[in-house]
Amino acid sequence: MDLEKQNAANAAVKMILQHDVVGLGTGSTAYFAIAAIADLVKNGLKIKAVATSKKTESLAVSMGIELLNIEDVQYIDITIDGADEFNEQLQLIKGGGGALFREKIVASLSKKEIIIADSAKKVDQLGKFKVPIEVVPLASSYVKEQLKRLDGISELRKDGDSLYRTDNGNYILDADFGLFTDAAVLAERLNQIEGILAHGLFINLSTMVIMGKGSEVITYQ
Ligand SMILES: O=C(CO)[C@H](O)[C@H](O)COP(=O)(O)O
Repeated sequence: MDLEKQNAANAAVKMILQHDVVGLGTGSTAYFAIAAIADLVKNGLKIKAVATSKKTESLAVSMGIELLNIEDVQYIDITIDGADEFNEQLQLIKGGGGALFREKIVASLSKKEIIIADSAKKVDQLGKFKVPIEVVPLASSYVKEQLKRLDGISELRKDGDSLYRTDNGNYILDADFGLFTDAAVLAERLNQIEGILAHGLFINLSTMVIMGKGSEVITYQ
């Protein structure tokens, strides 16, 4: 799987142009892209980057990639990020690494949102991977109840013996809706629930998925 991730990452970084503002994703697949971008920077590529998490921020700095504050950025030319599941309509589940809110803002700012993935991430129907939902802590019981009304069984994500906290200090509810046929409808319903900062359904945000499969690379757009 690492070879598939690496191949997808290598194909994606070829799309970066000189002086681009580049969004850097979070996770083990995005890691390969960040490392490849750092190599290009060492060899003369001039870019500025925006990170999708504190973890990616530290990684980028340690690799010598210049970062911009997300609040100072009006647009991003290209973002390369991973996903937990994707389908051929380029709908995604993201947030396995807990960075979904910033990933969504970065994706929304991006002219090109390139998702890189190994072949295990491709599904016909989304929903085997539980949908991560970032909730403001005081709203977590309320949101859990609202999710039940949508046939979603959710659990607060743990970090050892404690509750997991996002970079924004919030909780994550991982919600099992079973396989769903209409991700856009579910995303719209989640958008209506007070207390949810962001959910991991990315609809109409990705412009291309590059998937490694064996030694091949397959592109969906
Ligand atoms: O959404 C994410 C982090 O919040 C990641 O992109 C997603 O979890 C995929 O991670 P990996 O590449 O490690 O499988």
